[in-house]
Amino acid sequence: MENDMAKPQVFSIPALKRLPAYLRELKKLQAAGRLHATSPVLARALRIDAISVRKDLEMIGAAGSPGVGYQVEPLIDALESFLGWKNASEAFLVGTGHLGTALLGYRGFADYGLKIIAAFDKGPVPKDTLVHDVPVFDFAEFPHLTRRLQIRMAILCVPDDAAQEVAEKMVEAGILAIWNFTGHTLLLPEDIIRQKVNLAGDFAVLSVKLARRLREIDGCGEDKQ
Ligand SMILES: NC(=O)c1ccc[n+]([C@@H]2O[C@H](COP(=O)([O-])OP(=O)(O)OC[C@H]3O[C@@H](n4cnc5c(N)ncnc54)[C@H](O)[C@@H]3O)[C@@H](O)[C@H]2O)c1
Repeated sequence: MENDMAKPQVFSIPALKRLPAYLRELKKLQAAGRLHATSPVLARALRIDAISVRKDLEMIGAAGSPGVGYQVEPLIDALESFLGWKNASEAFLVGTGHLGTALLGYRGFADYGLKIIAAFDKGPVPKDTLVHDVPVFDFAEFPHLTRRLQIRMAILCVPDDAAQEVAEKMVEAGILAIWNFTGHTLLLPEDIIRQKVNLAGDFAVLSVKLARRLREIDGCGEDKQ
């Protein structure tokens, strides 16, 4: 007989991506003194339908009461626990150029429970360098600081041609999850968790949609003439 416990749980990626938006909305409601949130209210805020809201929240084990909805505070708690954002995830960032510097200055990561505690760049890095109050070290320091501070997550912001080599060194140092902002697709052992930010890909989708929309508008214009 199959052992259900051994089956990995499968989550919907779009649903996972919506969870931060629920959290943001619930925190707004909490700040406004609201104790409950119904699925239609959350659905309106997220521009989705109420059935999807119920399904998404079921995924994290939350159930609302008929007519009353979800209790705001326990739901925030459940979302933060599910996302692992209750205790800040400490991360290192590598590559303090344009993008890395911008990320280091982004205060919003604190809301995701992400704390970038140090950054690295290729040496030599002058002693006591700070970028947005985050200390910056020579990348040669990365392995021993990763081990000493038991950091498991790293943010990769080096140029594309350095990405593979830097990522391999991250893995050797004990990093288990890499948030890859470079355009390079990393070749790493299967068990290394990686998430690629694809600004170029997202922009391609936007551009193609805009081009289609403009063709539709032009088409309408022609019909009217
Ligand atoms: N994900 C996206 O959609 C997106 C969008 C914009 C930029 N990017 C990517 O982000 C990356 C960084 O872009 P940028 O504009 O900040 O570049 P940048 O040149 O301004 O910064 C790169 C930094 O990495 C450092 N670096 C280079 N080699 C290194 C190494 N071996 N070890 C440690 N540090 C090293 C450099 O000294 C520099 O400070 C690039 O890969 C770029 O393609 C991605």
